[in-house]
Amino acid sequence: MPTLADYQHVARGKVRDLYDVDDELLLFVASDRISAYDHILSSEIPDKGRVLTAMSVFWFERLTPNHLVAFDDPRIPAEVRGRALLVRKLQMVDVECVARGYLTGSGMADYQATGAVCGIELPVGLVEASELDPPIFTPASKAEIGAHDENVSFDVIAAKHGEELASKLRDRTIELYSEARAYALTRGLILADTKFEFGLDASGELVLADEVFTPDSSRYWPAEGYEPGRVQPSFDKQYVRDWLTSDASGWDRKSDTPPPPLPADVVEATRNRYVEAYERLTGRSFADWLA
Ligand SMILES: Nc1ncnc(-c2cnn(Cc3cccc(F)c3)c2)c1Cl
Repeated sequence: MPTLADYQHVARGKVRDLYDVDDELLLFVASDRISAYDHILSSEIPDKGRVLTAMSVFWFERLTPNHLVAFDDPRIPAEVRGRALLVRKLQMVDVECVARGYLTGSGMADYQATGAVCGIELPVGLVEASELDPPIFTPASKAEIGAHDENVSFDVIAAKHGEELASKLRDRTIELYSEARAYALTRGLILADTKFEFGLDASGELVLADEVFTPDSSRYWPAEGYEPGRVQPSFDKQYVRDWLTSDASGWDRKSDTPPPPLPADVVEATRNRYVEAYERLTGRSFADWLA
């Protein structure tokens, strides 16, 4: 059985890492790190990496073609088993493929400033968390470390990647999101938006890569209590956000100081929310994940 040290570390994200396994394969590792307010917190959430990996696997089983090769395999080091995926190497398309079914975050900000998002004119009178039906494709260009992705129009993507690939990215992004949004609603979860990354395989086919419909790549809201006109609570991160912005933390979000460590009860409650999201979504017990 190999250890992580046997594989070259080829990319580091805020809460995930990528290792080179061989000519064909990469190891996609989800950490227990959590970020909030653009800071990577010093406190980890036990099992977060395992829950999010189990969620990606649930969706990869349903949405093909994708890059997943294996999740329970002797080439996966024991230290990351359950929170690491063996994936096939693709020629990644350098576009953050975002689908939005609700207006929030940078989409809401762009709408308030211009009445549009990524060049898509929206109806007047929309409010925070308004539903967008049909959902919209709002691509972004990956930002440098520490900056936010920049929302760009479809035409910018078409100019860079060609009309045909841009249209495939848009159509596949909307199709996958629409299917997952409808399914999540039946489980009492609103999938407000999501970010995909795609790659091209040797035959030029578009393949779903990266993580899929995790609470790090998507906004999940509880369906109960949904009400447009106000910022909805994040299903998984709200306890962390509320504590960090409460007097109890002693932290000033506007300062550039790093957030303080989380109290044990906030860590525990957050772990429980990740497990609850997985179990509600999949109908499976998290205890059974790679038991
Ligand atoms: N199947 C693939 N083939 C080729 N490249 C990638 C690839 C490269 N970068 N990323 C983003 C990323 C994923 C995780 C941890 C990071 F640090 C960065 C994904 C993938 Cl998923």
